[in-house]
Amino acid sequence: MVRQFFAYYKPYKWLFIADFSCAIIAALLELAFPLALNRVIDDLLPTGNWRAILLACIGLFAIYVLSGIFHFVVTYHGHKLGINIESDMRKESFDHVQKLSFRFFDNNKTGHLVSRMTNDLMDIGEIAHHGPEDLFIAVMTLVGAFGLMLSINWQLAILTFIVIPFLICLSIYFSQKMSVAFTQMFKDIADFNARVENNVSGIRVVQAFANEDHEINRYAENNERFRQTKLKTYRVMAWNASISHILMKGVSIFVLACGTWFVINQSMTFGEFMAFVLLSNIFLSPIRQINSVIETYPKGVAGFKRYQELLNTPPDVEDRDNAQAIDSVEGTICYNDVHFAYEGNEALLTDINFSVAQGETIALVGPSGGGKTTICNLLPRFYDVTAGSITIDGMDIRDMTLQSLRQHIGIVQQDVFLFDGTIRENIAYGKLDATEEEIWHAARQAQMENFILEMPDGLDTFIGERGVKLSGGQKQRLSIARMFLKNPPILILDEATSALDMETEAAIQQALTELSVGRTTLVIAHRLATIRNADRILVISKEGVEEQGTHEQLLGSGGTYSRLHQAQYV
Ligand SMILES: Nc1ncnc2c1ncn2[C@@H]1O[C@H](COP(=O)(O)OP(=O)(O)OP(=O)(O)O)[C@@H](O)[C@H]1O
Repeated sequence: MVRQFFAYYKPYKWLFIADFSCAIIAALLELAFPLALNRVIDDLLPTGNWRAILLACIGLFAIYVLSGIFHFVVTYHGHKLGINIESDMRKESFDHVQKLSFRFFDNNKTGHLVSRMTNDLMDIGEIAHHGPEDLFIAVMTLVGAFGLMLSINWQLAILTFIVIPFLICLSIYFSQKMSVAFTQMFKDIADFNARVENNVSGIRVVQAFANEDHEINRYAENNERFRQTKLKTYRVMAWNASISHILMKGVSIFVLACGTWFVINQSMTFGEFMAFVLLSNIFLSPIRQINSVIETYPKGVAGFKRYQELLNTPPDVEDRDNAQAIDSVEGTICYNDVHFAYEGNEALLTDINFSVAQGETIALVGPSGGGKTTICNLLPRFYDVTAGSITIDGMDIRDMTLQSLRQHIGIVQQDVFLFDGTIRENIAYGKLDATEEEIWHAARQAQMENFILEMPDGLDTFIGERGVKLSGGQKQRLSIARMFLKNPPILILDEATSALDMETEAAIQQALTELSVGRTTLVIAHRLATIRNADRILVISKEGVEEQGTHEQLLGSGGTYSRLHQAQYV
């Protein structure tokens, strides 16, 4: 873990060296004051030379101005180093999440992921800045101050040192306890975020069912759990603070008692005693410092561990080493003995065999839950087949790069997802560099030109989160426009027109039919009327492809399709 953490310093090597060097110099300058005080009291004070004392004070002040400059570099540039590393980690986790497959998102809650990518890394910058620096300076200060204390009075120095191992063990013990407590706290925050995210995005359902009280109770449970975890964390912190406080004050009083005894017995001068008191303070400062950041350190470590867990989750759908980027495809699709099972479930698809010629429109029909959507999801490799293969133009889709494969496939899903933004941004999602004219053209093809013209801000109208300000039909038209703009050679239409009124549906069907010309199209439809004109209809059931043929052929055969047809229209 430490090695992985330090790898993030590499791009900022020079910043780290500058920060580290300044921190060391500033720490060394701290040791100057007790030594100067010793000399002033023991050498200059008895001479009564006030001018010399004043000069010594001016010299000391100059040293402190210099030390202040070093402190500035450490505070600003050290934090800059921490922020840069934190920002790199955030970017890396976001980039990684983009590559994770559907299976990962099936099993992880949105709120948990948001929490991992935001909250968990909150203290990492502080650790990146203070971690190595504090550790090194703490050791250096301990050794430096102890050396000077030894040179003043070795007996007292050794007696003072005895308490240090106790304090260090105490810090390590409590730090570990805190790390466990913070890991639990991060989990609780993630649960908390998931609950809030779920509630806010489902608030319309909550209110429609008048289940506000139920939600309030569930939230209260999370809230109480979080409160208890926090209390436990602060209890550990309080124990640590209180025991270390007693031990450190004990050391100071011990130095006071023994030091004055040495002074009275004249084995130590008053100046040496004063210097010793100040040095013993500096000697204890690393422990005090560790205590003051004891919240940040274990929090950062716990956050980094969770961050690593996320980063070490491999995407289960990836490019093969020798995958090729395909510039263009014709669109011949072949499913060869395809088997598929969702994680931990029994096989959903077995021995799926069919092919679609370039430009052909095939429709998948069958009972609900039969696997029609799953079959289509295998084509852009949202999931990988468990056995068998799928080819496009004779090439296994796993031999193509994911990006080039998906560039050639356009999908209009049942459950339209629109981004919070404007109509323009959402249409242009199909082609990020689309011109104004191209956007309007796509909007016209999807029959939404008039609707956009009626909106106060036209294309720049904000549609709200997930397009909440649009009707179901408008949302679907927008998602269809997005696909017109993408203009791929292969189309997957999953109940693409189910939310439209009869008139608009007819118009859209017409547009989609035109779009399908020369493109390979897979249509999933429940209303058989929309797929009457498909070149071929495949009936999908648990047994695989049960029947296939044109509408007329299947009706005539008196099988499952004709039964489905009868159920819908008779
Ligand atoms: N992500 C998933 N993880 C686990 N099981 C899933 C997942 N998605 C779908 N399933 C299951 O797989 C089966 C097939 O689902 P699929 O959506 O492919 O069927 P479908 O034929 O398109 O259904 P419908 O006509 O109702 O849309 C269902 O039993 C469903 O519960």
